[in-house]
Amino acid sequence: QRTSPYTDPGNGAVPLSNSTYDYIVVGGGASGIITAQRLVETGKTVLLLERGGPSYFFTGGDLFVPWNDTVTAYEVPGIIEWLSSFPGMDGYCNDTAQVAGCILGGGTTVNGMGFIRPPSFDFGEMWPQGWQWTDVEPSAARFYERNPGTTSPSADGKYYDNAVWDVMSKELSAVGWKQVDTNDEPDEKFQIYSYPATNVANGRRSGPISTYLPLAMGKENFKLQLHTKVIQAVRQNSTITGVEVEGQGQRMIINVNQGGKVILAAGAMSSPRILFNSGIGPTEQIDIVKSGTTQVALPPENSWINLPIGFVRDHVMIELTFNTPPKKPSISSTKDPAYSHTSSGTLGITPEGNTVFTESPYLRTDTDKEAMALAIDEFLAMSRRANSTLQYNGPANATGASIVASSRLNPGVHMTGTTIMGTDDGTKNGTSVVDPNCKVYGTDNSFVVDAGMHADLPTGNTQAIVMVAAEHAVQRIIALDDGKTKLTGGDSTYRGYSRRLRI
Ligand SMILES: Cc1cc2nc3c(=O)[nH]c(=O)nc-3n(C[C@H](O)[C@H](O)[C@H](O)COP(=O)(O)OP(=O)(O)OC[C@H]3O[C@@H](n4cnc5c(N)ncnc54)[C@H](O)[C@@H]3O)c2cc1C
Repeated sequence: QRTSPYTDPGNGAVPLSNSTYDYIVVGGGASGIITAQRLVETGKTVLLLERGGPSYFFTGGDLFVPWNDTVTAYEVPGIIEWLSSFPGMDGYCNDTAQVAGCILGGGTTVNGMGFIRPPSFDFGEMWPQGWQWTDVEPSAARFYERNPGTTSPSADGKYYDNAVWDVMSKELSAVGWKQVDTNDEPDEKFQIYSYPATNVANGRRSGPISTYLPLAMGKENFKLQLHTKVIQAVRQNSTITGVEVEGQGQRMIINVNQGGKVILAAGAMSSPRILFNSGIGPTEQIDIVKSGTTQVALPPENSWINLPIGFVRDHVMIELTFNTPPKKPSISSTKDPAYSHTSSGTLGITPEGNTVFTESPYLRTDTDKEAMALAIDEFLAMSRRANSTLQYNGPANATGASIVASSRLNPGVHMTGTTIMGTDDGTKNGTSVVDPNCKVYGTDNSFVVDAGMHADLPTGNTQAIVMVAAEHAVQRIIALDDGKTKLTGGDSTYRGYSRRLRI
């Protein structure tokens, strides 16, 4: 046993693991699995720590469907509508500001499987140099080669339960919208419709568990440790020496080798907690940890790193229901027309260690409200045409603006930006938490590779862009170590205007 540099006050010494690693990746979700697998390819030793348990059958998951004991509920695409209430379900986090997956695969194990390839312009001016589409495109190609997604998910190529498509494709086409395949033409975004692209392969939920993890499993330089929650990065000033973990009620410290790196991939709702617990973030949040009940032993106050962690964006959805008389059932169409480009909120931590929205990110600005209202107006106009088969299930005189004003705002569950990337160093009064190599400002060797580091909210759902970005990020991190590829980023030409102005 050895004591941590700042031993838990109440608990005495925290035992030290005998094993050390070149890379410790925290979180076996969308980004973490891809990051870990690519690092394994370098031959260095990699530990992937996941707080949740196994999920898909081949990983040891046993949440079986009633009719088959080699298939889990997570893997059956048709179960998605009631997955959250599936008996025995424990795949969701219980301590995050917004719903997230806390199980091997993270969000990709519990999400709606919508797979929207990012258009080239999603890597636009908000992203720094090194992250423009021309830079990212090869990484995207590598990812799609393994994990393409599909607009034709059934094994026999047929479409089933197609009522919504049958009605809506006619309606949309009648008002001039164009049918495309969003998987083939991701840049087509204006007045288009597509068979829904999903992350399904061979009739089952796909994702990095099946497209990346098997390539690392069994390799001598790779270890996956489940049921292990990382509490904090242990550090001496700016150098991270390892991580403190909790598993089966016990805490332990696992160190990185000399020159090793800790990569946080715990998701936009959880990586901030690990950083707050490591004495990194706004002082106000670290103070909450200090006086809280989680028994986290913070580093000495004079080595706290003040960073603007907690900016957060998400899409917002307003549900519009249309009937299709004389036939029922009605069509319930959830609309996410607003890019939510200008709305943002803030994320913090409670004394009990839960992440919370200290300011809601949803539809905060007049610009976003107007964008949402305009999009709803377009749908209302479509349904009010003489030949339309749609009937809006609400007041006859409803307008986009009146619906926006009176509707419940549903989260997109596409949270990004809590550890946002940029060139304006947050320790020097800038707004960014990680640099273009995903390194946390003020530290030598801690990184964030997950939805939190995204410099912008994408135009579509997040999982595809999150995995494309993870592919890109890990190459940049590898380049820092092998010295072969010179991938620099972040020069002064980046037009990184202050995000603070947009809150
Ligand atoms: C219910 C739901 C529905 C969604 N639907 C869609 C959809 O249809 N289409 C789409 O594109 N996107 C969807 N998303 C969003 C998408 O899944 C996420 O954007 C994506 O998974 C984020 O990836 P990530 O790598 O940032 O984090 P995650 O995938 O969340 O992975 C984080 C991982 O870290 C682990 N972890 C957290 N804290 C710790 C810790 N302290 N120690 C160790 N491990 C830790 C978690 O258990 C998890 O496995 C949905 C998300 C949810 C939750």
